[in-house]
Amino acid sequence: MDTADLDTPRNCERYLNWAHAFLVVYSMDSRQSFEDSSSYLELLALHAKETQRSSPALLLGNKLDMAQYRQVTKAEGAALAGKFGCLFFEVSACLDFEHVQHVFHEAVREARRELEKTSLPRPLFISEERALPHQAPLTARHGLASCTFNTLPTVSLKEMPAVAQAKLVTVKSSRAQSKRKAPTLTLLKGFKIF
Ligand SMILES: Nc1nc2c(ncn2[C@@H]2O[C@H](COP(=O)(O)OP(=O)(O)OP(=O)(O)O)[C@@H](O)[C@H]2O)c(=O)[nH]1
Repeated sequence: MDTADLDTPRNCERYLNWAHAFLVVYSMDSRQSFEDSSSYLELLALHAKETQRSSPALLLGNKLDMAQYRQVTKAEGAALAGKFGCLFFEVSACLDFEHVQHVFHEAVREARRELEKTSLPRPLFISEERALPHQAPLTARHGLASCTFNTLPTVSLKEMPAVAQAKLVTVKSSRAQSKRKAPTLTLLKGFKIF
């Protein structure tokens, strides 16, 4: 959200609905910017309450290289972050690239955690592993009235791995299975390959 010279939030609707995470940044050498950052955190909290959809926010005290001119203590930053339940970091955007990078990684992790919490059940994919003998037929278990798998005589459904652990899913046809060295990859329409 580029607030470009706005001290208080205005016309933020589209950002609020679009973003998966927010970095709220103040200058530690400016009490005014610290107070402004508080009103942005209020706005995010209000939006989350109204929409029942919360996106993580991280509070950053910037200009750590100017710490000798600080007007906001680290404890005050941490307390504000604690009030809104967000992570807090003090950084120097101009001097410490790695720390800033770490903060961005944290933001992505937080966004992923939030998405995983609220995500729908993950889609199923077809595995070539044999169904266990005691399992009911697929059609009965999943209500698939008429479904024919020509190349996979025994199939079972598995949950897709979460994106974080996802690996390439390969699907062999039964023909390829029988000729061990035959080409093995058969892509089925609608499959997601990570
Ligand atoms: N010393 C120091 N100066 C910084 C740091 N980060 C940004 N600045 C300076 O602070 C000033 C404002 O930086 P911007 O990135 O324009 O900040 P902004 O909040 O987006 O400002 P607006 O575009 O006016 O809203 C610039 O002069 C930057 O060079 C930092 O970590 N340390």
